[in-house]
Order: sequence, then structure tokens, then C-alpha cells
Amino acid sequence: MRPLEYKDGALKLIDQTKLPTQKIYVECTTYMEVAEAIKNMIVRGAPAIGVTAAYGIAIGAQSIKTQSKSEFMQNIEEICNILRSTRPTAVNLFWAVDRIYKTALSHMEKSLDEIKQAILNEAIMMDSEDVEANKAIGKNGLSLIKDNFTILTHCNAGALATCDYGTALGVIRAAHDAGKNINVYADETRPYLQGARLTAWELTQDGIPVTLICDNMAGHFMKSGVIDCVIVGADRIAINGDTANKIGTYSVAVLAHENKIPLYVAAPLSTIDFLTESGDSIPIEERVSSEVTHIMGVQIAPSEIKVANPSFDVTPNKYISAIITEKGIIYPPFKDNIIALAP
Ligand SMILES: CSC[C@@H](O)[C@@H](O)C(=O)COP(=O)(O)O
Repeated sequence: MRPLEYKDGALKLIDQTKLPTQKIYVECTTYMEVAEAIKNMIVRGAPAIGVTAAYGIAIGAQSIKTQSKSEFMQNIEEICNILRSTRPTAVNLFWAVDRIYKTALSHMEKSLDEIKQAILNEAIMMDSEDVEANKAIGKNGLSLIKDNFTILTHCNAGALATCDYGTALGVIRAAHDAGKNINVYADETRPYLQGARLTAWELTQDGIPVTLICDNMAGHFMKSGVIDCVIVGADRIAINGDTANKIGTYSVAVLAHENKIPLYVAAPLSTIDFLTESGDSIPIEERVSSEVTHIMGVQIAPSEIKVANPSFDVTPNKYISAIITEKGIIYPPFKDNIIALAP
């Protein structure tokens, strides 16, 4: 299940704001439309945002008319900055934009048409690398999932949040495909309900047993012995292992620790921010208040109410049992083991 597909100058995205009641596609033929799609969460999830931005630059590059290479690069820089400004927390976005920008720079001796093609080729490569990485994450995580496990997950770190297969849901998919009898508990994930709308839908589509719960039920099911482990995705992992992920992940992690349940973060290396020492310096996106005051367009709070809506929180490394990557499982001490993987 791919949330994005590039073909002939257009990027087709599943509109994730409409799932699960409607499966419709949005087609972006300009980089501004791509930027809007990221900002408005038509496409979301750290790896998917990164690759979408890469295609956005490729689409933008095609429309640049100048024959001057320095003007071309100025335009590329502007496009990169617009895409960078769409969402602040997922580091995959910045990683992808930087990688595309460097690709353009490294082809400067070629013709403009060739540079444009090199940018598109790089975006296509990042797309397929992400799918490969997720499959490797799934395979690497298999040893942590025993038969008859019930796994709690938060938000959507599935195929929809990546180019296919998923990270946290990649491990779950791999365990299911390997014939393990597993059950998933999906937190609904207020305010934007990625768990209820996307994870529940995605797993149901694949025939993986899933039970939807409200966020405030997670502790109850952990304490009652129902949950064997927690697997979540990540938007940015600092060098010391502190992990930013969807708001509510921190609460889940503290509850898991209290109940002696392992919590695993599943993420590709593109989610590790090798320039950030700890979670304290990870920027946290504040989103619109209507995500809290409304559910699917229906008002549930007084009109004038003051609202706070941080979209992510940071889970300190002490609550994380391991980080599952495409290069293998990283165990504590995270700092040494993460630095060893630096590109
Ligand atoms: C593989 S996706 C990991 C994270 O990006 C995911 O858990 C998450 O927090 C997504 O947030 P979103 O605001 O929906 O983009």
C-alpha cells in the first residue's frame, strides 16, 4: 500500500485526511502543491514526508526555465526552503531536502536537463531505498516478537507513513508474514486520530488482528497483562537515543516502563539526527487548535476555549529498550551505538 506514486511529472498522494471513510487521491503537479500537501497532512509520517519533499523538488526543478546554472540553483534553494518550512519535527524532511540539494550541486558540470534528471533519479532512489529499509527493519525486529504477542502501537508508523510497508507496522507485518500469531492494540491517537483512522484501517486491510483503544486505556491494558511489548515509530532520534514521536508516546513509554513492558522504536537511519545531542533540542511542532476543538469537523469544545496542541513529545532514552533500524537493533548505551552508525 503506497501512499505516494510519481509518474510523468505528477505526484499522486492518498489523501490521508479522508481515510478511512474515503480513499481518494490528490495529484500534485507543482512544488507548491506538494508543500501544501505536506503542511495539510494529506501526506504525513516522517519517511513519507521526506520522500514527498524530494519529489516536490524534482517537480519544481522541471518547471525552472532559466538557462543560467547559478539562477537555477537559486531557484532550487528557494524551493528547498519552502519545503523545509512545511513541518519542523520530522528530520527525514530536512535529510531528504539536503540530499537532493547536494545531488544538484554534485552534477553542476552537466547540462541543466541532466541536472533535472539527476534530481528526479535521486528522489526515485530514495523512494525505493525507504521501502527496502522498512523491509529490513521488519526482518531485524522479528527476533523481538514472540508467538502470541499482543503489541501496542501509537499513531501510524505504517505503510501510509512511509513509501510502503512501514516501520513499527513493518515489524508487525514481518511477524505476521512469518506466521507468528500476533494481536495489535492501536491507540486512537488524539488529536488527529492517526491510530483510529490510519493504523486501524491499514492493519484491517492486511488482515492483521487489531483492537482499537482510546489513548487513556493503554495503562489499563498494560497493567492487566494484555500487552507484551510496545512498538512505535519516530520523527527524530537524537544521538543519545531520546526520541520525538507523536504526542502521547512519552505517556505510553512511562506506562510501559512502570509495567516492565519493553518499548521499541522502529525507524530508518534517516530518522536519526546526528547533529542533535539530546531530545531537549528537538523542535516540537504546534498545530492548529481546531485539531483539539473539533473531531472530523464536529465542534466538541466551547468556541473561545484556549488550546495547546503540541504535535510531538520526546521520550527520554531511559524508557526505550531498543531502536530497530535497517542496519540492525541498537541497544543501550545508545550514544556510543548510534554514533557508530553515523554516515
Ligand atoms: C514511520 S512514521 C513515524 C512517525 O512519523 C509517526 O509515528 C508520527 O508521529 C507521525 O506524525 P504525523 O503528525 O502524522 O506526521
